Parts: sequence; C-alpha cells; structure tokens
Amino acid sequence: MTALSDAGGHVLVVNAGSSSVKLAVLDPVSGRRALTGLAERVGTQDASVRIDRDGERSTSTPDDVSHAGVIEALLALMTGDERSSITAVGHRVVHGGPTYSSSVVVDDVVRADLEALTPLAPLHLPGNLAGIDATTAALPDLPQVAVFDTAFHRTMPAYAAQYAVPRSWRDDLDVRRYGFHGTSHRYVSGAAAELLGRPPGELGLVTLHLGNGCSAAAVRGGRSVDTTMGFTPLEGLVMGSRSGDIDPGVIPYVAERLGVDAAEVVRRLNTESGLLGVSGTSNDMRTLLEAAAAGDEDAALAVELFCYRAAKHVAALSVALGRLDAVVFTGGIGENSAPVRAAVLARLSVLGVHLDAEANHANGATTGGRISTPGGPVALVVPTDEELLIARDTADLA
Ligand SMILES: Nc1ncnc2c1ncn2[C@@H]1O[C@H](COP(=O)(O)OP(=O)(O)O)[C@@H](O)[C@H]1O
Ligand SMILES: CC(=O)OP(=O)(O)O
Ligand SMILES: [Mg+2]
Repeated sequence: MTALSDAGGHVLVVNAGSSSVKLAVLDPVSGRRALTGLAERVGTQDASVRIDRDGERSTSTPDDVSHAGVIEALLALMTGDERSSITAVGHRVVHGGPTYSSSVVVDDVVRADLEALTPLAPLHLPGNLAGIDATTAALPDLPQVAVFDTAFHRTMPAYAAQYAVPRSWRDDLDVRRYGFHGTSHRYVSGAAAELLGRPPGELGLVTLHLGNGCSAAAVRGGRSVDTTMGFTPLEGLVMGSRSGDIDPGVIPYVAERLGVDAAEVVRRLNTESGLLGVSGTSNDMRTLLEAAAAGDEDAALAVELFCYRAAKHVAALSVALGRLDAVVFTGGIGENSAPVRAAVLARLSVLGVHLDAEANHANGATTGGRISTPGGPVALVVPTDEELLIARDTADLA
C-alpha cells in the first residue's frame, strides 16, 4: 500500500449515478467508513441529501438540485475535521472509452477526454463529470482519481468484445462491447473466491449485479471474459427503466410510428422501459413484488421477464467459462430480494445449481453466503463494495 494509506489518510469516494450520488469517506486499507452520504432524486425539486456517521444522521434540502449542487450540500454537512482528514478523492466513472483501461489521475486532458465520451453514457457521464468538478472546486489541492466501470472488462477476448458489424465501425468509430459495473464484478468475484476458500485463478464464476442498472459477467481465473452490457449500459438484462437486449429494427419502426427521431426512441429505451415499461407503474423491484403479490398481472410479468432474462444470460455466460463453479448475486436486488434469487435459480437447475430455500431467506445483504444445496455449482450472495475498490485504486495512484 502507499504512503497515503500508511499515513492514515481518508479517501473521499463519489459514486454519482443518473439520479443518485453515493458518497463515502473511508480508510482504503481497512475499508472502515468514517461516514457515508447519499443524495437521492437528484435533478428534481424533491432532491434530498443525508450523511450518516456513528449511528447519527444529518440531512439537508439543497437549493441547487443538480449533481454539483447535491455534492456541495453533502460536503457542507461534513465537519471541518472530516474534510481535513481527506487526502484524495476517487470517482466512479462509468465509461473509459477506448483510451482508459485502468484508473487514472484526472487532469485537464483526462477531463476533456471524458467530456468527449458523454454520448456513450448519457445517463451517467454528466453526473460523473459534475462530481469531479464539484470536488475539485471544494478540495482544490487534492488529487482526483477516476475509476472506470469499463476497466475490468478490458480482458474480454475479441470474439466477446466485438459486434458482428463492418470492421470500419470498430476501427474508425470504436464501436465495440465495453461492459460496465466492472468495479462491482471485480469486487464480488474476489470476495466470492474468498468465501469459497479457493484461489480466484481456479474459478469460473458468473456474477450478477442486479440493481437499478443490471449486468452479468463471466469471470474466469479472476478476469472478465464476457459481460451482458455492451457499447452503452443499455444492452443485456432487463433493468429498472432500461430494456436490455432488443432488436435494433424496433428503433426506426417506433421512431416513424411515433414521429420522433432515433435518439428519442433510445432515450425511451433507457428511461421508460425495463421493469417500469412492462409494469406501467414502477422501476422499483420492492414495489413490483408487493403489487404482484396483490394480484397486479403487469407487475408479475415484469418480475418474471426480469428473472427469466437474468437466468438466460447466466446460462449463456457459462459457455464463456467452460466450467461453472458459482453464480454470485449482488446489487440492491441481488443482495436483498430472496424471491428474485429463487426465481432465477429455479430456472438454473438445468445447470445443476439447486436453491437452498432456508439459506436464501437467511443470507441477505448483511451476511451474504451460500444459498445452494451441496453438489453442483454454488449460488452465493455477496454484498458489493465498489467504494472500497475505488478508495484503494485512488490511494495507489494519489
Ligand atoms: N428488500 C428488497 N427487495 C427487493 N428489491 C429490493 C430490496 N431492497 C432494494 N431493492 C431493489 O434494489 C434496486 C436498487 O438497487 P441499487 O443497487 O441500490 O441501485 P443503484 O443501481 O441505483 O445503485 C431497486 O429496484 C430496489 O427496489
Ligand atoms: C453502468 C450502470 O448501469 O450503472 P448504474 O447501475 O449505476 O445505473
Ligand atoms: Mg448501481
């Protein structure tokens, strides 16, 4: 580890999503949190921010509800001592494009490169950049480090990373499969190997990150060899408001029928589809499970489509592994929803994975652990910790 962490400095981690900002001030070695922060409903008049430390909560309602505004409000809720304990700032940055294959200290050139990538992750990069700008303004003397979602997937072989499109699209336009949620897939695949008591180099894992955005990855020998998200975070699994896989032929057809352009159809595939689109009511899995239990058939279909697509992709990704040792659930849904895990695993009995119903109810976000019966591939719950890996990369580079 670096001089920074030996000196006991804290890293401020900013994980800016499309509508939320998660923040942590932590020791990069032990992972101990001095505080955590959360801004929700960013960009709307209902935006709120809160900081939690030692069982105590401070909240405020920001005047400026932009990403920059809520980050300033979060920093304002910190004490002087907390702010001065910070020695570097690490940011989750969703897209590193063709250039960035590992974490990097942000300077003017990196900042400009990221700005140019915004069309490839329009829901995420503006918030990531606003986070970098806000912490640079508030803490101008500290190094700012970008940790990319795409980095872990740079090890995908060409046959997984490429689309079957004209070669000039790849060579001249950088159209390829990048993959996302890499920091989460990297963390949970390492933690799963520890839980299994086996060296990562020996293992074939499928990691399932089921949150508001959802993706699965095939991790062989500790390296990503395939994943469900591609050029943008829209491909693959059904998500809160994103469609996942769809025939591109739908796009010009719907554009023409609705009298809008292709970009507007893609915007609706990102924001009005997925669980929200199928249910017609909510992008939130908790809400949909309750509605389905109360007899709402559209909610039930949304949940079934979500679980079916997840299981189908786990089976497909096991081809990339050659051997399947474990399926690992993480993210807000993967960690907390026993019914979703049960429905996904019911469809995976074809691969020899069998649910242990009692363990599935016991092993939620706080504990994690095995949720399958002995024999065959293992199913595990592993709470993700993107903030810890971001803090460690930041400490290593700062
Ligand atoms: N106990 C629970 N049961 C079912 N779903 C849950 C539960 N807790 C959280 N979730 C779901 O997790 C999703 C949010 O996941 P999260 O990883 O926090 O999102 P983000 O991608 O924004 O970080 C929502 O669909 C939410 O309903
Ligand atoms: C890349 C991505 O989809 O991120 P999130 O789950 O935070 O939306
Ligand atoms: Mg997320």
